[in-house]
Amino acid sequence: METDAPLVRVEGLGKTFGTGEAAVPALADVTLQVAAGEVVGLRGPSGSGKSTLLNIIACILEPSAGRLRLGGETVWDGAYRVADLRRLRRERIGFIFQFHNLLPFLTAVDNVALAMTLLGTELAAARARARALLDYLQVGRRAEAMPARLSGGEAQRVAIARALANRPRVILADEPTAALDSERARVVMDLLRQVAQDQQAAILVVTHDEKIFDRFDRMIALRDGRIEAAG
Ligand SMILES: Nc1ncnc2c1ncn2[C@@H]1O[C@H](COP(=O)(O)OP(=O)(O)OP(=O)(O)O)[C@@H](O)[C@H]1O
Repeated sequence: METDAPLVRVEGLGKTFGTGEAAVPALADVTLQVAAGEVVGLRGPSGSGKSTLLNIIACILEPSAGRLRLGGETVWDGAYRVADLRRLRRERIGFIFQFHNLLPFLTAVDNVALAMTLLGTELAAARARARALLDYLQVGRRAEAMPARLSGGEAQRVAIARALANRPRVILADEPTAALDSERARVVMDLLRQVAQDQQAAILVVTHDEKIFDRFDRMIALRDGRIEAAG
């Protein structure tokens, strides 16, 4: 692995859903990269391929063409080149959804700890780190709360703590501020910027949310599955 390679690199990526008459092209010839410490926004009209691209980078969805490299390692070029995809996802990628997707029957701290125990961390150590992460995200005092008792902004910060649990270098977020008001959206974005700096992570955020456009180092726009403008 090259150590100075961008953490995310996508080359000539394509994705078509279905085949023959029913084929739906979703992405064509998408090339982009995100470096350590960078927070990049991905925008575009509905159906332009944003979620498809994010899911491909997260190794949740298989591409149809091109190449995906993470941290200099080829992950997909015609086929997956990684033996254990589930492990790669859990160890190297943090995913933040539009709605927090916390497990309703676990407390905030245990939602975060679970991500670590699934990878073999002992429960006490996982809980200790989960508490530290909740403090870092300024929701430490809500550690023992059940998700239903959290406000939207608190729940989203717990979800970010969960995404950070295993210290992933690549963090992907699909409209993380869509359910938040402007002030809370800015708090969440500022926390993500801090994470990018502190952990030297590469962060890619799908967003329609114009009130946070100024929080990105750069925006990439998609239209009809192609990159329209970068800058
Ligand atoms: N599982 C699927 N099967 C068939 N077509 C799909 C599937 N998922 C997405 N598509 C199509 O791929 C294209 C891109 O969809 P995608 O969800 O990536 O867009 P998006 O930019 O994220 O949209 P939105 O902003 O509405 O979430 C659309 O034409 C969509 O209908």
